[in-house]
Amino acid sequence: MERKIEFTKMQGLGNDYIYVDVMKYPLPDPERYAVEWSRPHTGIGSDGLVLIGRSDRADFSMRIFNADGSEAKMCGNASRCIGKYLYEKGLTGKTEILLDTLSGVKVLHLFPEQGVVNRVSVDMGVPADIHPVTLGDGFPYAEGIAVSMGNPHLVIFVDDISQVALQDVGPALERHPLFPDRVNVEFAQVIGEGEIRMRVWERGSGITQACGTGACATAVAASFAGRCRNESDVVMDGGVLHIRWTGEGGHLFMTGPAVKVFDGVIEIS
Ligand SMILES: N[C@@H](CCC[C@H](N)C(=O)O)C(=O)O
Repeated sequence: MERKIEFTKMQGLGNDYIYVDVMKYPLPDPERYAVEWSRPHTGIGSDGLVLIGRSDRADFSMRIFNADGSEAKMCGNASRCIGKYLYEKGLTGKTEILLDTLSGVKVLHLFPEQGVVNRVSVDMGVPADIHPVTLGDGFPYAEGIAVSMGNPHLVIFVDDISQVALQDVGPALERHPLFPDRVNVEFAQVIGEGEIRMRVWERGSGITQACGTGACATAVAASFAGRCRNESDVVMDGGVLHIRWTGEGGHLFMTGPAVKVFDGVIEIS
């Protein structure tokens, strides 16, 4: 039997996902739909699929699936878009929303103007597992810094980011043996005090225009390596996120835009 599913496509700095309210439209087998719907020519086209649901410990919940169907524990750009979605669709009137994720409950701070939310700040929790890594033979870069933002990141600082062949090096680094669950890879160049240029190869989705947790990990790695202080603008292909970290063992706040692309309906059988 065919069923119609309403969805909304949203993007945060060009990192685009398909959002489904599973309180209204339960979606069995989301891994399969993440793959099918993310395809650019035969699907809707996106970096993945995001499910918005109920939670017994927060206001709402988020599940995030990459374009290859793998499930991640956290997504920075999607968390901001969910804030906009919930508020503008009238699912909440709150401007501080608790969002349950596989990496814990995050707090979204919305800044509505005349009923529209264009900007959201998220308390991303406490960055963890920050340590330098040696990449070893067979990799064109000698070292990086690992950071967990709930999901795993490998940040590699370079002198000239325009020289990084992301498409070529991304796939091998994503599957580096140091990261058995694979890893999101960020290349970063500090371009001034508090300003970092970053490009990302996302685990499960490949090159994306921006990665929220990746921007957070980059800012943390820059601070850890003494390259920046604790507050930075991370400039990605799709735009800029402002990151403020309260320091080692402390919370990190990510602020940036959330944009609706369109609403749609898709049939599943
Ligand atoms: N784009 C996201 C992160 C999505 C999940 C990631 N690819 C993973 O597998 O961990 C963000 O904005 O944080």
